[in-house]
Amino acid sequence: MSIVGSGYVGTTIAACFADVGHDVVNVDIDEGIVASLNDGRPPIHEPGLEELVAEHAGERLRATTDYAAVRDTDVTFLALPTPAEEDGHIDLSVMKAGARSLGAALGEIDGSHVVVTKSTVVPTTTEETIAPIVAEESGMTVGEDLHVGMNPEFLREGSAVADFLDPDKVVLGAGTDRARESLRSTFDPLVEGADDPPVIETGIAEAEMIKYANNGFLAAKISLANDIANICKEYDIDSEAVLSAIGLDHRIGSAFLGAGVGWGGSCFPKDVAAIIAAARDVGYEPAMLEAAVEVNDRQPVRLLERLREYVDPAGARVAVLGLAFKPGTDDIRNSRAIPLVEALSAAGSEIVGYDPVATDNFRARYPDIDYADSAAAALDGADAALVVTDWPEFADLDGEFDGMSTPVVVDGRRIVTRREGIVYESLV
Ligand SMILES: NC(=O)c1ccc[n+]([C@@H]2O[C@H](COP(=O)([O-])OP(=O)(O)OC[C@H]3O[C@@H](n4cnc5c(N)ncnc54)[C@H](O)[C@@H]3O)[C@@H](O)[C@H]2O)c1
Ligand SMILES: O=c1ccn([C@@H]2O[C@H](COP(=O)(O)OP(=O)(O)O[C@H]3O[C@H](CO)[C@@H](O)[C@H](O)[C@H]3O)[C@@H](O)[C@H]2O)c(=O)[nH]1
Repeated sequence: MSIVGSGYVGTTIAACFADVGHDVVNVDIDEGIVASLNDGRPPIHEPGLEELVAEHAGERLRATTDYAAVRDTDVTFLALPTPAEEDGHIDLSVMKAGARSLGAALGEIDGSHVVVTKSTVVPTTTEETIAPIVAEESGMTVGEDLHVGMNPEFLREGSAVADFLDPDKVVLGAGTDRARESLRSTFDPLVEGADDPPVIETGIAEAEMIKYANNGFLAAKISLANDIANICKEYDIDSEAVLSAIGLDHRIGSAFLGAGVGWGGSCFPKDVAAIIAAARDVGYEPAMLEAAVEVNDRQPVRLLERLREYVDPAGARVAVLGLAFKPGTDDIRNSRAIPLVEALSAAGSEIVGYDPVATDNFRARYPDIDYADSAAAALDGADAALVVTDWPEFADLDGEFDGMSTPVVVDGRRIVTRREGIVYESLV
């Protein structure tokens, strides 16, 4: 099989498919990524990935910048980025470029080929945008020698390998029997090896929509937890006690009820925005998803309001603890630290950021703020601390607060342990 795109998803699934016995070729335009994979080193950090790539590179797993490699395979997965445009709409430019290159390469084969969208794309994209481009460039005919499928991916950054090898479900969207058979045989060894996950065989647009429904629901679940937690805060009720109690109802479930400064990352913000924009295009105003975004946007604002109750940010030295969008990753895309740092800068604060692993990425985007190489160093001399990411090490902070100029701690993730000697305020 071939996999076009070797980022978080492409590399992870390539290594895992190789591990369950498939011959895999990764096609990426980035020569550095290709060289790294062929050297047996993954281009991204994910637990377990290094071992898999080291084991299979040069044997069942290889990488190339040359799309011609797809001709020796019978199925190609497209794992290319699908970012959001300024107005929220999905940006399909990379997908289209990949589809053109794939089609041009396929033009020279005699038999048939199956093209599967792995990327997150709004409903109808695979059949109405991707397939026609591949068909036009290759001269193939959809449903005859060109077969199309959609296989959404649910892995999380930080646990990508484990999530892919042991999924809650596998969704196989197919346009023809040939595409369905190909998807089945691709996933057979994985499904057999894992804990027998349910396999949902469905249409292509349904598969595309399942991905947005999944992410939209999870993002909205967090926002609803935040809405409830905000009410609790106004009543001085312990929101954790409330949310953990409702999570025990099996119809609600305890996952993704973590209230705080909100959701970020490379997926939730862009995917919720894209499905809202797509829904509006077809004449539907998705009020719940819009509210989920509104609540999410408000959480950092509320965190700063809490801060202002104790400290005037103008001229204050504020430590921002946690720059990654979630613990366990150096990814800062749509991190909640971004709106906070921008608002603090606008208010005239002197900002010092700390993160166990994401500092370099944050510095590349915000070179003008200070950075510390430990939480203790960030807190030293600070007038206030904002806790933005729930890194486990922040739960252990204690004597480090003694170095603060004024010990005001505003906790956006309810992770810091309250102690004598600090003014502790939680967001929720
Ligand atoms: N990151 C996640 O946790 C995650 C999880 C599930 C689904 N998704 C979805 O999967 C898709 C891919 O996301 P990602 O995070 O792996 O992206 P990424 O940005 O990490 O990787 C994309 C790769 O594509 C390569 N590329 C760009 N243009 C190319 C071209 N024309 N031909 C070949 N290669 C090209 C880039 O060099 C890069 O290596 C997106 O639609 C995303 O929404 C991501
Ligand atoms: O109870 C919670 C859980 C998460 N978050 C925040 O939500 C965001 C997303 O977290 P998570 O879902 O763990 O990370 P991602 O790696 O972005 O994974 C999501 O996005 C991927 C890309 O689409 C999907 O494949 C995954 O299933 C989906 O969980 C982060 O900012 C978290 O801090 C909370 O605020 N409260």
